Amino acid sequence: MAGPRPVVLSGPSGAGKSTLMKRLLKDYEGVFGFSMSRLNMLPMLLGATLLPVADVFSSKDVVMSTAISEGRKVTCPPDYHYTTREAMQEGIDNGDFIENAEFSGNLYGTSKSAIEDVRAQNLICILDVDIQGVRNIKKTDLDPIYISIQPPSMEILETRLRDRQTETEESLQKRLEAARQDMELSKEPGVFDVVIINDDLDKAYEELTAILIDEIKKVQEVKS
Ligand SMILES: Nc1ncnc2c1ncn2[C@@H]1O[C@H](COP(=O)(O)OP(=O)(O)OP(=O)(O)O)[C@@H](O)[C@H]1O
Repeated sequence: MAGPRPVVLSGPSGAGKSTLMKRLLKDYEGVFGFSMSRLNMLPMLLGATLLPVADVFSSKDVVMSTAISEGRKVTCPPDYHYTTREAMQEGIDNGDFIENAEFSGNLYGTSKSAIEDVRAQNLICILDVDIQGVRNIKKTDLDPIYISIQPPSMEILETRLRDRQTETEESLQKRLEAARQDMELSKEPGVFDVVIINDDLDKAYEELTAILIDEIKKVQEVKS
């Protein structure tokens, strides 16, 4: 398939995936598209009865669009695709989604075709997925580069998560338990192409860009 290979970024919550991604998007504008597979933008859609099929949008300027749901105006990320619940459920049953979740009565998910669309637009699609997402992607022919971002230790991960001040004690403990499992799984041979230990941020970023540089160049060459 033409276009740059997608990139899977996986690893425990707090390992630094978003921090590294933000830097990539800033340094290489117009090169990456990414999937909001962690459903970060969900609150914006909570009022909607519309059902996104695919939650992929590009790193180019994001212009929010609006839709009318039950007589109310709701703000939507622009590149969400919407469908009926029945059609979406059928897609999930057919294995067309690499991730899906139900939240407040709405179904959300990332479809394989949406990832292929990003690739067809000459953008590197970044997929921020958990280990289950990694396993699902392995069953497809999407052929991404699999990268695991890991913290230097559980102690440092806990400190970073506490300092980020985004967690309750309960959610923190859940994330730490999931992190223990993730750290073990990342060591399994053949799961990831590369495991980056995010100790020094600059060094981790250097390692990440070194892995991605061939795909970045591909995008830039087509553009020029
Ligand atoms: N190398 C580093 N050194 C020190 N702090 C770091 C480093 N990398 C990231 N951090 C900090 O650790 C915290 C967690 O990072 P970040 O939010 O990027 O993690 P994440 O993997 O995206 O987590 P989640 O999956 O929950 O979104 C942030 O406050 C970030 O600023």
